[in-house]
Amino acid sequence: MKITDAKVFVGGPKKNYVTLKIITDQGVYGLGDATLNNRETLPAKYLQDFLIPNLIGMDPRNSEDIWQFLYRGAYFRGGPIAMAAYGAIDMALWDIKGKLANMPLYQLFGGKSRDGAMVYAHATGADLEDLMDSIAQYVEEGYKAIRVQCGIPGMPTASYAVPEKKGSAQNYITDYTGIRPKVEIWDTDKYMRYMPGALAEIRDRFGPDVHILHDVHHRLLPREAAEFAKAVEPVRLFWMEDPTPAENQDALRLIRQHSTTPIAIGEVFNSIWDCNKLIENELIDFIRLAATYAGGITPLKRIVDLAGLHNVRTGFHGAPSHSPISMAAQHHLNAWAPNFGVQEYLVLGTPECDALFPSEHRMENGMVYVSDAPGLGVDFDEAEAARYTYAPGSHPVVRLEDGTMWNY
Ligand SMILES: O=C(O)[C@@H](O)[C@H](O)[C@H](O)CO
Ligand SMILES: [Mg+2]
Repeated sequence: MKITDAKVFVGGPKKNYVTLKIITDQGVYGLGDATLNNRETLPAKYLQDFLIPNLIGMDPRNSEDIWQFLYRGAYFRGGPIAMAAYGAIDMALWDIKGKLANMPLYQLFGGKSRDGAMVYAHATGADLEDLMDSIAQYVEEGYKAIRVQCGIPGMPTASYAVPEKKGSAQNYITDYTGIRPKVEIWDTDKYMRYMPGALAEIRDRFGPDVHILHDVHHRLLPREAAEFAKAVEPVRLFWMEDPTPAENQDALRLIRQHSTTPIAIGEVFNSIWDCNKLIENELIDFIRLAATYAGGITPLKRIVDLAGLHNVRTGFHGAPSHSPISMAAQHHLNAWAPNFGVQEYLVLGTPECDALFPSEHRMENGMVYVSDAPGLGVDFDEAEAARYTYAPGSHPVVRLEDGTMWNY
């Protein structure tokens, strides 16, 4: 069996999804997602110019050897652009394997450990009152876990991923359009004074059962993060996410020494080498890589297995930048993983997205139910894809009030 061709598409409804289609001499094809949010053309170019010409003629069933060839064979290893490109190839090869076996991928991993996988929604608000309304809506829709973010009184602009205007919270997505990033202003002192109390009010209002998550988005220094984690212990958060930028892994040890608040990290990690020590030293509680940025199913499954040895549960990234293809890869891992925790979920459900990526995966009452179709269980409509073109975007940047650059 041989790979005869592969094609890359860039575009989609409100997102520049990078979709790889690998074609074989036996009529079976596989799909992969290489979407690197706001830098989408880079993995696409790497695929087109270097990787696809190498794939032609290879046996697609040897997904392990192909992954090793890509990763080790690059000489300059890893990084988000390369790993997203390898991720798309690896997903597509698993898709082909599943179709050849006539089994959904979760069966190849070891079958189902659960029927539905819990997801979390994003509730946001220009202020706390606005956020409360947004949470109430998600609770009503049946979500069991909700990430909560709100504007901070006195903060010069809306803080991370929070709408400026009241009432625009539902389905709010940060505006990334344009090459030049928008600038947000951050004030740690105001955040530290306000947010723990706001989280306590949310717990009081919604009771003990709803899982409350909060994303600090790399904004705090290690000592501040430890203080925050300690202060919110009575709230019993499901997790505190990205408390500090994880280049400094010792920060996670400092936080652990001071608090029992569960810590989630990893949405910007690319490999097992970014998190193996955090996992082995049991400094974190949830690992958040994505099937794209982690380089596909092959390496992500290894991370999940390592995490399982150390009581670290999964909480895969699921921002709207992930196409239904990588989300499907994660749905299959989530159905199988004995150490599944939760799945971030924002992407599916629009008619345009469903038309471009038809599938039987479904979300109901805050749970995802994985499709039983062979392989990934997602298709790609090339005629639909022709409607979309690439539009550049950029993550916002953050500055302190005096202009100093900070961490987004
Ligand atoms: O946890 C999340 O979903 C966010 O941190 C997003 O991934 C971030 O804004 C980049 O798009
Ligand atoms: Mg995050």
